[in-house]
Amino acid sequence: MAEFDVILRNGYIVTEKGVSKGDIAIKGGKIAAISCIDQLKGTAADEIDVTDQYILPGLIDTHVHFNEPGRTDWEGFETGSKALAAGGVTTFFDMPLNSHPATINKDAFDLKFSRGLEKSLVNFYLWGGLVPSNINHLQELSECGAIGFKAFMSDSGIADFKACDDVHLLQGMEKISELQSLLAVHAESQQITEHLTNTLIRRGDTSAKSFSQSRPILSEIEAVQRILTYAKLTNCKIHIVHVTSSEVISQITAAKKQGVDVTVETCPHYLSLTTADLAEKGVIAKCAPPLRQAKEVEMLWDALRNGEIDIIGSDHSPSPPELKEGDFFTAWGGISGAQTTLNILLEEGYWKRNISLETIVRLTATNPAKRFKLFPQKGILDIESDADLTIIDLNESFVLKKEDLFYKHQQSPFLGKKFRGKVKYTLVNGKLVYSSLKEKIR
Ligand SMILES: NC(=O)NC(NC(N)=O)C(=O)[O-]
Ligand SMILES: [Zn+2]
Ligand SMILES: [Zn+2]
Repeated sequence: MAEFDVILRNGYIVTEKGVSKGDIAIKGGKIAAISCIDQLKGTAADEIDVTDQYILPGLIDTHVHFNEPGRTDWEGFETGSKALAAGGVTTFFDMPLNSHPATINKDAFDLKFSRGLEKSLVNFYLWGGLVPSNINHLQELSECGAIGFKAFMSDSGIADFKACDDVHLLQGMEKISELQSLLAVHAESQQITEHLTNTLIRRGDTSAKSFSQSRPILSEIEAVQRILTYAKLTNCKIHIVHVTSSEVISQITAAKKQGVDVTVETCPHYLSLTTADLAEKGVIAKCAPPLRQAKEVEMLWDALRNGEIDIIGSDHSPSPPELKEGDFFTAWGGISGAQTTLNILLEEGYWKRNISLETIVRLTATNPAKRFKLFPQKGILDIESDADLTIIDLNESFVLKKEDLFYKHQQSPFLGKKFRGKVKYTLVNGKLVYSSLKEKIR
């Protein structure tokens, strides 16, 4: 009988610390051996030759909305997780909203969790929600295994997931701190966005430019300053999601220096698309907070290069095409991006801006694993780590076509974009879940 289940032969093994040439053996869903100097001895039931290809820890996408149960016609665990597998993602954290019922108590958590277990091709964890009405359910959600909690400081766009006012934020943060959990925050100011939206709509301007003006960077700055203050007051660990601007990141860096336990996430679309793309591509590229100007995108890359960004999550938040129509104020806000995170980082980061593979691994796998207590089981390629990994060929390129997308709705603001670097295989717990050679999911 073969000693190992799988051996990956002759690849470049990438961790946040460096790249080395070698072989990886997998047994029982874990990495069983790594050999960098001599060829790994032993045999396996399956051997994959990955000469000249790069083996990365599978990505951990901390931010997706798969909307199941309740809005499975928008996405779903099956289609969403296939898209992730094809994009090299081996673990995701599903957001508590857009699914119905929203994940704000144990019953809703259990229902969603069982659906995920049945249908997801990759590993997953669930976020619990913090809404004004569920402070008494935070403990049970934490005991169910919620990876953390998510709250909105401005309207979420979904009626059954209410934004928190300041009093509820403070109450929730006190409880979450007591539970030693973490609060992820959608930090845009309700007051500023509501006021500007009303003013601009009254003027009858529903253009892309007007939508961008209704949600300025200042609105993020105000909300982030407030939540950082509350974090100091309550000692609650926080994670600021989908930040669009280096100015906001500077605020967070300053708070870190003062001892606030805060991390920051941005998304591939804020690193690759601009207000000009929003005007050109239309509501397919609408999201909140909105895309920013090209110079902001470059400053975001500078912040990333300086080590000021902790995590990159996709914030995949699709809807059926009929909701992605109409004007910039009424159309659904959310970008489909779960499948293309690594592609964007390779094309826009590695190739165009000289960002190392180590940095990409740190932002998409190691840091998420560390922040959410999954390290060293995940986020690294090491003996006894879970065999969650993805293998890429940097020399292959492709143009993204509709047919490539595994989403329920084959929509993406990146259609027609040329990407250098291709995911060849994705393994989850040692099992091959995606192979580009077969162009299908097992
Ligand atoms: N209801 C949503 O899915 N919202 C999401 N939508 C975006 N980002 O446009 C989000 O994370 O805020
Ligand atoms: Zn959000
Ligand atoms: Zn989101």
